[in-house]
Amino acid sequence: MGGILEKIEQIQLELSRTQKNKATEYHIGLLKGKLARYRQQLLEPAPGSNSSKGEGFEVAKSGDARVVLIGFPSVGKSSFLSKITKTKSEVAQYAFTTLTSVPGVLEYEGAEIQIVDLPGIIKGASEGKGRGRQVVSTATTAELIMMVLDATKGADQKDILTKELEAVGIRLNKAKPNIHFKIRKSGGIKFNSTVPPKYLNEKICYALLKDYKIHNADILVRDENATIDDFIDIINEKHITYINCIYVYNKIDAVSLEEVDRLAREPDTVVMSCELELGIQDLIEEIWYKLNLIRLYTKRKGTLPDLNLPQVVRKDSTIEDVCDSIHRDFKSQFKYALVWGSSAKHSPQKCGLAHKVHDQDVVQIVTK
Ligand SMILES: Nc1nc2c(ncn2[C@@H]2O[C@H](COP(=O)(O)OP(=O)(O)OP(=O)(O)O)[C@@H](O)[C@H]2O)c(=O)[nH]1
Ligand SMILES: [K+]
Ligand SMILES: [Mg+2]
Repeated sequence: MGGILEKIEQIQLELSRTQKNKATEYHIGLLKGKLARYRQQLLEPAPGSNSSKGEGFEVAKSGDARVVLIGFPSVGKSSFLSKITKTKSEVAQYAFTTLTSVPGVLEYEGAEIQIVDLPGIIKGASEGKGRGRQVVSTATTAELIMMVLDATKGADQKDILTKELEAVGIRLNKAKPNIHFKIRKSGGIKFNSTVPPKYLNEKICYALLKDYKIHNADILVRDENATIDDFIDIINEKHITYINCIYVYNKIDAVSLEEVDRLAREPDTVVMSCELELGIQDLIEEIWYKLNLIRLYTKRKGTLPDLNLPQVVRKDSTIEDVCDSIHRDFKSQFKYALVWGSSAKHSPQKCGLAHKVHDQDVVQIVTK
């Protein structure tokens, strides 16, 4: 492992020394490609060991979605978990109070959201300092990351944590790049684009793929703003996870109002004080919103739906998805669905499997 860490360090040094301009773009792109390849090796379990990612921090997933708390030591992660769930995670003034993952359940209007408190991480965590890498890797299992920041501390916290997450393949608040890429057995590299990309070209893609020992592939760039980094992510697709993130500044009780106002204006950001119980309800609403989930109320013929027991599905789900979430072969018995609510043209509307449901719709599924 030492060898890889050295190589990573060398590349990072070279990257930091190389001025960014049109002339060095190609060279920088290749260095980044190499870096991605080494980092991936670092995350793979050592040969012979049967350890997997995040070992020691695995907790069974439960409920409708998982949110993980990532942050430096003593920013208030455990304070937050203890405040919003019935689980008590130890809170103390000293760093590294929490030494393992602690799951709790947040109930939100009938939905159950698992919140996982984790040990604090520090700069370099992703490169295997202590158990830091395992902690950071645990974040890949989340539907939403809550990055907990300390309002009294410097502006570089967010950047350092983002880099640690990026190093394990996590991309925050970003959609998968719109680049079609398929490895072939023969035919060479075919590079095409719908609109000429501004930051990518045939030459750099060839060179990157050569370094990955890929000689036959189709590339179709569908986004003119796609970058070299985006293309590297697409080559490494299996190791990249796109996850939504909420940035949360805690301890706003300890800074000026002007500062609170400034922090609250940063994108995707919520401010709070666990100590004074400020902003917590807003944050819970934001967590729900960012999870992109909706609640449906299912009912049987002649009965009223149980409004305390919603069925939680992803936004943009169809009746087919709803059937699948009830039972694996439920679809085979499906005749039609009756839907009441904002997705229905009239109440109830008789719908097929392709109908898209909305939040708070009532659904009755009629079987054969
Ligand atoms: N002023 C202030 N202090 C807070 C707030 N929330 C938590 N703290 C204090 O910050 C300290 C650390 O809180 P923890 O909840 O243990 O922090 P943590 O992020 O879980 O820490 P580790 O597990 O060590 O990584 C404790 O002394 C808390 O009382 C807050 O909103 N304002
Ligand atoms: K602490
Ligand atoms: Mg803690």
